[in-house]
Formats: sequence, structure tokens, C-alpha cells
Amino acid sequence: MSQEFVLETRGLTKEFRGFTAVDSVDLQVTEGHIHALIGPNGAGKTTVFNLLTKYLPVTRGDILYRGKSIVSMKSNEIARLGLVRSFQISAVFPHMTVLENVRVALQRPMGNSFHFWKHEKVLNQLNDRAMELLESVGLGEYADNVTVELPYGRKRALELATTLAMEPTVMLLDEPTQGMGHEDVDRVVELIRKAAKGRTVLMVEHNLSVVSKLCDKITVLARGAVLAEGDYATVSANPKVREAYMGSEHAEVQGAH
Ligand SMILES: Nc1ncnc2c1ncn2[C@@H]1O[C@H](COP(=O)(O)OP(=O)(O)OP(=O)(O)O)[C@@H](O)[C@H]1O
Repeated sequence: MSQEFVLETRGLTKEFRGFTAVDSVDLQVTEGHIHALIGPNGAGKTTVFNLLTKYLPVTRGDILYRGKSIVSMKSNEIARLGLVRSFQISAVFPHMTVLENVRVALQRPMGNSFHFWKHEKVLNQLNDRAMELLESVGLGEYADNVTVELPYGRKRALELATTLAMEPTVMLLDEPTQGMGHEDVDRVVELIRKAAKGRTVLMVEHNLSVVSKLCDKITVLARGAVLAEGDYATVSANPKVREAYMGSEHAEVQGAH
């Protein structure tokens, strides 16, 4: 039965010195879906991501990838399986060019990322693939720019390109539109839609308009536990969700942050 889910958690729990940040979460991510994890501040979304990628050890419960437990695997082993978290901006080398950053990401699966400066010729062979990835996120013309000089929205697009370089089967996106203006948000929504073709995406996202446009399924977390689940219409009509977001049963979920 679990085979239809590419990623699943069972009773996933994280306690920080007696405080339960993630409380018996059963998450079921269907292959090919764009699945959102939403919830008010402090609901446990980031902690769930950290558990899935083993940035944090699990207190209790299981994590399954294609039906097999990965709960005792290390972060790099999980990434090699194809469960890849988008690199945070801080993980991108700011003084390298945009193209160089993607080339470094392409080197990661080969396990020699720290020798990139020694192999200029080898790296040049990766240029074509790196350019392809940059074109796919609309950064082709920025290839030779120094990364630090990119506008914020473009940096997030670069983050997506470096994530795609890892050839993820399941891509974990942590607030991909955070801090963006409307124009960038619309562009990133299109990029995610494109990048999601042929893969599964699990994303933490505060912008509910983004969630409504992109996601097949939404899991709402509140105080570490699953509060509601379903498509956008179902979840946004749920009084418990409205209450958790706005502190009032009558408040609109749409537009909440
Ligand atoms: N390392 C830690 N030690 C102690 N408590 C933690 C730790 N990490 C998270 N928490 C607590 O766990 C709870 C869930 O935090 P988490 O960051 O996962 O929420 P979130 O839903 O991602 O919130 P936000 O939307 O604000 O990013 C919070 O109460 C937080 O203070």
C-alpha cells in the first residue's frame, strides 16, 4: 500500500527537551504530486523538513522512501536516493559566477565537490549541462554574472537550478517565494511548475495564493500535528484551518501569512 507514496512518514515525532515540535505526523506524498506543507508560525514545518533530510535526528517514528525506511540513513545517503532539499542561498558560493555555482552542484553527485578548482578542463565539459539548467530557470543571460550581484528573485532561481543539478526525484522546497515581490513570485510559480514535471515536490510555503495555484495536496500543520489535509478548496474551507491561521473561525484563509 505504501508503494503508491514516494515519501511517507509514520508517527513522526520530534521532541526538544520535552517540547514536542512535531507530534506523530503521518505524511503521505504521492508520486508526481506538488504537495504543500502549510501552517502558522511555529507549527513545525521546518522541523519536519529537517527530519526528512536528517538535518535533525528523529525522536520517534519512521520515514519511508518508496516503501523503505530511510530513518537511519545519513543526509548524504538520502540525497543520493533522490530526495533533495533546495540549497539555501547561503549554500551558494556568492563570489563565483552563476555558471560556476551550477557546475559545482553538478559535481556533487560525483563526490568530489571540494576539488573543483583543480579540474578546470573537466569542469568545462559540464558547461553544456550547466547552461541547459540555467536556461531552464531563465538565467541563461546571467551565466557570467557574479552570484552576489544577482537580484534576490534570481538568486532563488539559481537555487532551483543547483537543486535540479542533483537530479532529484523528490524535491523539497523551503519557502521558495519567501521575500519576493509579485513579479518574482509569478515567475517562480512557473519555474516550479516546470521543474515539477516528472518529479515530486514537497514544499513549505506561506503564500497561500502560490499554494492554491500549484499544489495537488496540502497538509496543514498546527502545533506540530496534522490539522487538516486535502486539496486547496477542502483545506481552505475547513473552519479549524481558518481558526489556526487567523485566530477566528470567520477569517479568510486566503491572503493569510
Ligand atoms: N532546535 C530547536 N530547539 C528547540 N526548539 C526548537 C528547535 N527548532 C524548532 N524548535 C521549536 O519547534 C517549534 C516548531 O518550529 P519550526 O521552525 O519547525 O516551525 P515552522 O512551522 O517552520 O515555523 P515558521 O513558519 O515560523 O518557520 C517552534 O516552537 C520552535 O521554537
